[in-house]
Formats: sequence, C-alpha cells, structure tokens
Amino acid sequence: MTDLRAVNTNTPSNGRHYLKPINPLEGPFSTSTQIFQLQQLPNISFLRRFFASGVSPAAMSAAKTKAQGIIDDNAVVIFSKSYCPYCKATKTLLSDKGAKFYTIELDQVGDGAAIQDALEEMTGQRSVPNIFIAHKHIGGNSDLQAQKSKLEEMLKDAGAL
Ligand SMILES: N[C@@H](CCC(=O)N[C@@H](CS)C(=O)NCC(=O)O)C(=O)O
Repeated sequence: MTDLRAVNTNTPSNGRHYLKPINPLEGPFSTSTQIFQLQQLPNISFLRRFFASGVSPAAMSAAKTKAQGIIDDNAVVIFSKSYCPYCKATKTLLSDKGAKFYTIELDQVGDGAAIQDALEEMTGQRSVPNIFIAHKHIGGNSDLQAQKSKLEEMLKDAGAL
C-alpha cells in the first residue's frame, strides 16, 4: 500500500504541493543516505535466504543433517521428484543394472523443499535427480548416463551390486 504519511513535496508553477508516494523499499532518504545506512546494517544474508525460499535456518540445518545421514547410510542415493522424467531415467538405468538404491521423493515429503535447499548448498546442484554413489556426489541424470561404461564397476565398489 502506498504510504502518504511521510511526504516529499514539490512545488510546481501553480503553487500547489503534491504528495509524492513513498516507495517503502526506497524510504524518504536520498541515495547517499541509504547507502550510508545500509553499511550500518548487520549481515542479514540468512534472513534474505529465509524469506526467499521459506526455509528457516533451523529447518535448513535439520535438512542438511538428514540428507547427509541418508548419503552416509546408503551405497546409492537418488534425491528425486516423483514426476521428474530425468529421475525416472536414472531409476530405470540403475534397476536395469540390478543395483540396490535408496530414493527419496522430495515432492512427497514435508521437508522436501528444505532438503532441496540443503542439497544445493552441499553440492551446488539444485536440480533432481541428485545422485550419490559410494557417498560421493555424482551429479544429475546426464552425469550418470555419461558414466555408463564404468557404472557396473562403480556399483560393485559401492556394494550396490
Ligand atoms: N540435466 C539435468 C536435468 C534435471 C532437471 O531439469 N530436473 C528438473 C525436474 S524434471 C528440476 O530439477 N527442476 C527444478 C526443480 O524441480 O526444482 C539432469 O540430467 O539431471
């Protein structure tokens, strides 16, 4: 809503004063004042992240612990979404090889959004599938498909075959 309480006035030739709507993001200060004030603010990057993604720092921390636990406990992990065709291709490839793998569908669990954010921080990858073999980050479906020739050996070494 436009805030007309704090007003800037200008005086055009007819002598009337006009209210200039205050942009709540700008405030009634000059640019140099704003820059000065921004420099005085504490580091609020975690707040910005919270409001951008809706995931609180506490939920993010819990999600990281959960994701790392899944990676530690399983030879092959696919962080997936149930409707994702790339995830399906990954599961088909691993099933055809006869591998055991653990899948979590991030669109079907309550903390899925937090886990996706956590994985992005942990691996630099936001997309699904997000694949781990032998507790190491492999990447997405295209990365897995690119390693097809040595996949069997990787799966054996991981204990998934
Ligand atoms: N090149 C990627 C493509 C993966 C991709 O685009 N996945 C989609 C879902 S089908 C995704 O993660 N979209 C963003 C999201 O769901 O947040 C791969 O091979 O894994």
